[in-house]
Amino acid sequence: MIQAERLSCFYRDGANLIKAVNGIDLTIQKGEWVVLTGPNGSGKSTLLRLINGLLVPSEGRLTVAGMDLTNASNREQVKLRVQVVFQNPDAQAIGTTPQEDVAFGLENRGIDRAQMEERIERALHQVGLREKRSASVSELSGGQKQRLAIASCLALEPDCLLFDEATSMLDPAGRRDIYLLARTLWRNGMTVIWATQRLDELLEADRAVVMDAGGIEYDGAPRHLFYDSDVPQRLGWELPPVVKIGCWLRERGIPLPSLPLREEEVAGLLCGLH
Ligand SMILES: Nc1ncnc2c1ncn2[C@@H]1O[C@H](COP(=O)(O)OP(=O)(O)OP(=O)(O)O)[C@@H](O)[C@H]1O
Repeated sequence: MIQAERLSCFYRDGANLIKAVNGIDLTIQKGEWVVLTGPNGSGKSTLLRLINGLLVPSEGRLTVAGMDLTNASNREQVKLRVQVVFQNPDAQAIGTTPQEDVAFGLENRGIDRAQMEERIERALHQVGLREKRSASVSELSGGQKQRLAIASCLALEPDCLLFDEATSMLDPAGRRDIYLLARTLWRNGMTVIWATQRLDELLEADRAVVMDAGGIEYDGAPRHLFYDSDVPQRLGWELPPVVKIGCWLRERGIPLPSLPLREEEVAGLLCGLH
């Protein structure tokens, strides 16, 4: 569904050319859950903004659902089909109430009144905010504001959601809540790119894409990333505790059916060791 070939995006800063995304190849299939990570400034946000048509490729090719994003009218269509949830819960709401906020995006797209009502109702229900539809946005918690941002995206009926470190400003409960909501949307058929700095969120994914300095350093299974590649060391990652335990067991030659990524796998191993 998303295909990048030798894709680049450059920013000009005075005399400097910043190669924010530099010649990457990437294919993401419809219905995938892909975790995107990498250090600050590695190009994650730029890549997401390219994929949803907010930025124009400087070089290379990018297609979304077969539409070439170097073409301006295709970018307008893709902006509807691919929606982004940004980092800051306070910077995304425009309306004073949740229903007004969701309505705003629909009005902008010329959706008629009857359909609008239906979509607002459905989107707020999907994120569990139906009871809050007339509340003041300023009274919502950070997590509820992110739910509202998701509802505004869902009302536009996208088939792909991009989360750009969407939980980094939330408390642990809010973070987990939004993460689980995103997982539910994905299980129901949404294509999701989940950009995060949290390594524990990589452990639950089937596919991890790691960016560094505008390039893709790794694209594949998290198990291989943590146990068999030199990426964690090169990027100076503190390994998640589960992986440290796996490494420790492996170094001591303890036979393992598979190297653990989740707590329950470690628990299973410990039971097997008795
Ligand atoms: N509008 C801009 N103008 C000039 N340079 C920019 C602009 N936006 C981003 N950059 C630069 O492009 C590079 C990639 O930035 P980008 O925000 O895509 O990375 P990121 O991985 O999302 O970082 P972070 O994790 O900090 O959000 C960085 O060097 C950044 O300073």
